[in-house]
Amino acid sequence: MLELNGVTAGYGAGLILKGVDLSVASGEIVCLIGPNGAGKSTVLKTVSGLLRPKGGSVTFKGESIGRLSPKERLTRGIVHVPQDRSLFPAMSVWENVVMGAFILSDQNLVRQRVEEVAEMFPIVARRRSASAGSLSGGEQKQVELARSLMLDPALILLDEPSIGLDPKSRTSVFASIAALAESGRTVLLVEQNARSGLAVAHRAAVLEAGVVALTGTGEGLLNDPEVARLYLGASARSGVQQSETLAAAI
Ligand SMILES: Nc1ncnc2c1ncn2[C@@H]1O[C@H](COP(=O)(O)OP(=O)(O)OP(=O)(O)O)[C@@H](O)[C@H]1O
Repeated sequence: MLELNGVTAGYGAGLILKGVDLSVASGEIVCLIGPNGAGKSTVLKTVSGLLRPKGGSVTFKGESIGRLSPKERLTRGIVHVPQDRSLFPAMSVWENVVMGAFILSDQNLVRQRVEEVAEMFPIVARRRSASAGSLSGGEQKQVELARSLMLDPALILLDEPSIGLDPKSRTSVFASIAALAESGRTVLLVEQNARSGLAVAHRAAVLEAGVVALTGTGEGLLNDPEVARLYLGASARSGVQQSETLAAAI
């Protein structure tokens, strides 16, 4: 579905991405991990169009999209959920979710979508009239995820969805990410909480200094001693211990 080949990008004269190769197949959750400043968020920006690549190619469903605007990419089914809180705090939960369909003119379709989204994210109906700013961080993240579905996207780019959340909210967010994939979406996830990110991912990649240094299955990287040492804060486990790690991480 998504293919990055030799992508270079940066914010000024220098390059942050120095030739990123990455592929994401339809229906997959792919998690990008790596040290601070490696360029993980920058990869997402080159896919959603917030940043134009300087070189290489970004291909989505066979079409080269590297020069398209963010809106053009949105209409093709790519939605970006940024790291920072992005709800309009004074607006209601329901209004925030409806805002996710701002490019749709068919109001019947918008109503139908918001009802569907509220079924998947019950908080949208339960707290529909509450101002978004009055929700906890975890609840706001659920509403952001709900809003991201309003255009029925094929590919959801999630930038550190668990950042700043307590363990219970983190668990809910990762369960929602798994549910997104089960509902047929494709997810490219950036996650500092590498253990949980890898546990929920079908495949994963380690980004170091602007290049993909390692790829594998989520489970494979969770069990990789070097990844464990650098990113999981513990040694790799095996056998029964590994299964326990996966269960605990989710
Ligand atoms: N808008 C910007 N203008 C200039 N430099 C930027 C901008 N955004 C990011 N950078 C720089 O690009 C580099 C990579 O940033 P990026 O956010 O992609 O890394 P990251 O791997 O997602 O890091 P983290 O895990 O800390 O979020 C950093 O050195 C950062 O300071």
